[in-house]
Amino acid sequence: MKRGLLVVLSGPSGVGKGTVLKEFIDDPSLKLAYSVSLTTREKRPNEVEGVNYNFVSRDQFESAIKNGELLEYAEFVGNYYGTPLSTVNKLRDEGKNVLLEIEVQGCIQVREKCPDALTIFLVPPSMEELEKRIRGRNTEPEEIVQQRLAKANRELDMVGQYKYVVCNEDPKLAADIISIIIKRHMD
Ligand SMILES: Nc1ncnc2c1ncn2[C@@H]1O[C@H](COP(=O)(O)OP(=O)(O)OP(=O)(O)O)[C@@H](O)[C@H]1O
Ligand SMILES: Nc1nc2c(ncn2[C@@H]2O[C@H](COP(=O)(O)O)[C@@H](O)[C@H]2O)c(=O)[nH]1
Repeated sequence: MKRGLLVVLSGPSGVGKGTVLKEFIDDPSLKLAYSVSLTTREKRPNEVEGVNYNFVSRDQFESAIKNGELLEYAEFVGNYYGTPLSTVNKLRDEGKNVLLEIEVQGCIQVREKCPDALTIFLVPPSMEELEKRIRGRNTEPEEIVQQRLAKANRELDMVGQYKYVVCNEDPKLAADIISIIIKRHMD
C-alpha cells in the first residue's frame, strides 16, 4: 500500500484554517485524516476533547516532549501545541493522507523532519480582514487578540517557507484550490 501524504495547513490565527478545512476534510477522494493535536490551552465552550484537541496539563505536555512523542511542537501565545508522532505514522502507514493544522514554527520543524511534506499557507485578503475575523470569532480576551495579531504579522513574513500559498477570500474557493493541490500530489 502507498504511504499517505503529510499535508500541513498553516497560517495566522483567525485566517480561517478551521473554516476552510471543514469544506474539504470529508471528501472521500482526498483520503484525509485530521491529526488531533495536544494542547495546554483551555478548552473553548464549543470544543470537544479528542475531536478538536487532546487537552493536557503542562506537565503531561512536557513529558510528551521528553519522551520524543511529538513530531513537532511550539509554544504559541502562552500555550503548548504539538502533533502526536505515533498517530501520524499509523495513519500514513494505513494509506491515509494526514492533515496537520498547525502554526508556522511547527511547520518549519515538520519540513526539516519530512522534506516531502505538502505545506500550504493560508493568507488573509488583508490585515484588516484578519483582525475582523479574530475579533468576530469572539473566543479570546482583548489581550490575547492583540498578541495573536502581533504574531500574525511575523508569521506572514514566513510565507516563503511554504510550497503553496492560498488566499482565503472565500472558504469554498480556498477549499477547492487546496483539494486540487492535494489531488495533484496523490498521483
Ligand atoms: N473567507 C472568510 N470570510 C469571512 N470570514 C471567514 C472566512 N473564513 C473564516 N472566517 C471566519 O473567521 C473566523 C476565524 O476562522 P477560523 O476559526 O476558521 O480560523 P483559524 O485560522 O482556524 O483560527 P485559529 O488558528 O486561531 O484556530 C471565524 O469566525 C470564521 O467564521
Ligand atoms: N505547532 C503547532 N501548532 C498548532 C497545533 N495545533 C494547533 N496549532 C496552531 O496553534 C494556533 C492557535 O490555535 P487555537 O486553537 O488556540 O486558535 C493556530 O495557529 C493553530 O493552527 C500543533 O499541534 N502544533
